[in-house]
Amino acid sequence: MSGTSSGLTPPADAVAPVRHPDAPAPGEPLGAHYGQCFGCGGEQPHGLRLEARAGDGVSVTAEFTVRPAHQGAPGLAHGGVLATALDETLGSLNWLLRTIAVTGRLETDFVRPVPVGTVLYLDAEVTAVAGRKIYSRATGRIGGPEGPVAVRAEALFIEVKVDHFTEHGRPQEIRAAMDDPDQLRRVRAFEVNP
Ligand SMILES: CCCCCCCCCC(=O)SCCNC(=O)CCNC(=O)[C@H](O)C(C)(C)COP(=O)(O)OP(=O)(O)OC[C@H]1O[C@@H](n2cnc3c(N)ncnc32)[C@H](O)[C@@H]1OP(=O)(O)O
Repeated sequence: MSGTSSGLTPPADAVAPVRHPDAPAPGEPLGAHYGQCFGCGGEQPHGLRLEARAGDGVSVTAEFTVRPAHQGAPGLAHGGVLATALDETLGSLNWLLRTIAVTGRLETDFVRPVPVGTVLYLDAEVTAVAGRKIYSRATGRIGGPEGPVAVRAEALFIEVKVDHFTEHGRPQEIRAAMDDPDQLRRVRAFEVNP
């Protein structure tokens, strides 16, 4: 059983998403937006290290290998970890819009258990945009892009200015990330809406 709450239904004046002309080409890896990110960063020993690639339109694909550190029940992935994988995949869509946005709402269906050792194949797309509100959905499949569906999500991301991170996070790390040549493609997002 699955349903969508009203906060996830685009309003009547919502429009189709527009892929930014400078978005990475389909198939291009997006890389980590921040090395310490629990979802995609390479500097987090127990993080998901999710690897996302640009797709067509405003869509992405991503892969994540479930490791023992990600267990809830013995031998099975924790639901919150799976929600994180969905959230991270959905968050990477914003790079194709060149918009800085954070998750406002994330609604997840857990369809089947995901064993440790599974490679979870995720795909996500933006479905509509209404002002600062970005509507999207994602699916995670077991073992391959055509594998059985394990998780699904719908989300609402809200566009923010870079001040969101400097006011609420650690401004010195934002500045350090912006100076890191390895982060250059990612932090260009901060230039969109300073
Ligand atoms: C470089 C960037 C890196 C991004 C990485 C992504 C990785 C993964 C993504 C994440 O995990 S992000 C971290 C988790 N999310 C957060 O920490 C966000 C915490 N929440 C907030 O900071 C604020 O609530 C938020 C910025 C989302 C909204 O506050 P605002 O004051 O800017 O907006 P406002 O409350 O006025 O809401 C704007 C619109 O969105 C709607 N809205 C906001 N939150 C909502 C919600 N939760 N459900 C439904 N609608 C919501 C709200 O009703 C309103 O609709 P209308 O324009 O039609 O009036």
